[in-house]
Amino acid sequence: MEAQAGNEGVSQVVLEAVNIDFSYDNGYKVFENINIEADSGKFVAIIGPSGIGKSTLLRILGGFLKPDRGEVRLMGRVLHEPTPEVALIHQSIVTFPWMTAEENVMLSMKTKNMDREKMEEKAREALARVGLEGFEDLYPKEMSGGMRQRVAIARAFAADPYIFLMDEPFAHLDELTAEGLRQDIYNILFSGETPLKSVIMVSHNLTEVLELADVIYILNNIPATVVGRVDVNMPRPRNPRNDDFNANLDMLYSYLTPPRKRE
Ligand SMILES: Nc1ncnc2c1ncn2[C@@H]1O[C@H](COP(=O)(O)OP(=O)(O)OP(=O)(O)O)[C@@H](O)[C@H]1O
Repeated sequence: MEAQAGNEGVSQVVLEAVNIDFSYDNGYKVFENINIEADSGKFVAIIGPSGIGKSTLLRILGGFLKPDRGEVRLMGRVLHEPTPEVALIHQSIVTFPWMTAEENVMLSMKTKNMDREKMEEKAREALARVGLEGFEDLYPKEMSGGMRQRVAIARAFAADPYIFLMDEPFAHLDELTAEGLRQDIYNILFSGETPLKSVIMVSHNLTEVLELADVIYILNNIPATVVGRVDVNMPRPRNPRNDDFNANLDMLYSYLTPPRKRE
């Protein structure tokens, strides 16, 4: 399916979870009736207490786990299996130490039947997009953690996905590096120069979530469901030191009570 250019301003659902129930094979029921929607142009965050099922939900949204009930739809089509149109970016920064930045990015195009020259060109483009122009030939050991995470993001971009699913993308970075990448990431993701339409991020860090998200879904209880949805309308860039920001932060904390087992 082609990206629909010229659709700005028209809200379009990119990825949605509809009435999802899910249990692991050991019988542990993680979700009951989860409904989540990621619209075009929106940065969506999912928060919830530790162990509530955030990573599990991302794996369901990516087609890696099959729900017991309900379905995931990508641009209106039911998603039955992983597809390059949905890119999952893990919290542990995955780069291969024996490959340069460019070769690491080219990995995501290997299945696309593209000639090597075209792959190299696309890889360089993707690296430039994340601020790594001129660093194409570096090996991971020659890069900082922030640079490696940028390589992982460039690799995801190079597959031309419609949506990124990011699992704690800043978790393994020191705070200064994370702050730098956070400040860049919204503009990188929504530059409008790629087919990328939306992002869903899982994070423990509520300040980070409020800095980035347009929409926040809160999961809680066992089995988990969506206990709240918050639309964040603060202008960008957002300043964690201002009063409005702190009022929103307090409201988010109030949702994160210890999970209760449902009847
Ligand atoms: N393969 C598995 N088999 C059985 N149970 C699992 C499996 N993977 C995860 N779980 C359980 O499912 C629940 C949800 O796990 P998940 O990792 O999705 O939570 P999370 O909200 O991402 O956690 P955290 O915030 O600590 O990263 C947890 O209780 C976990 O122990």
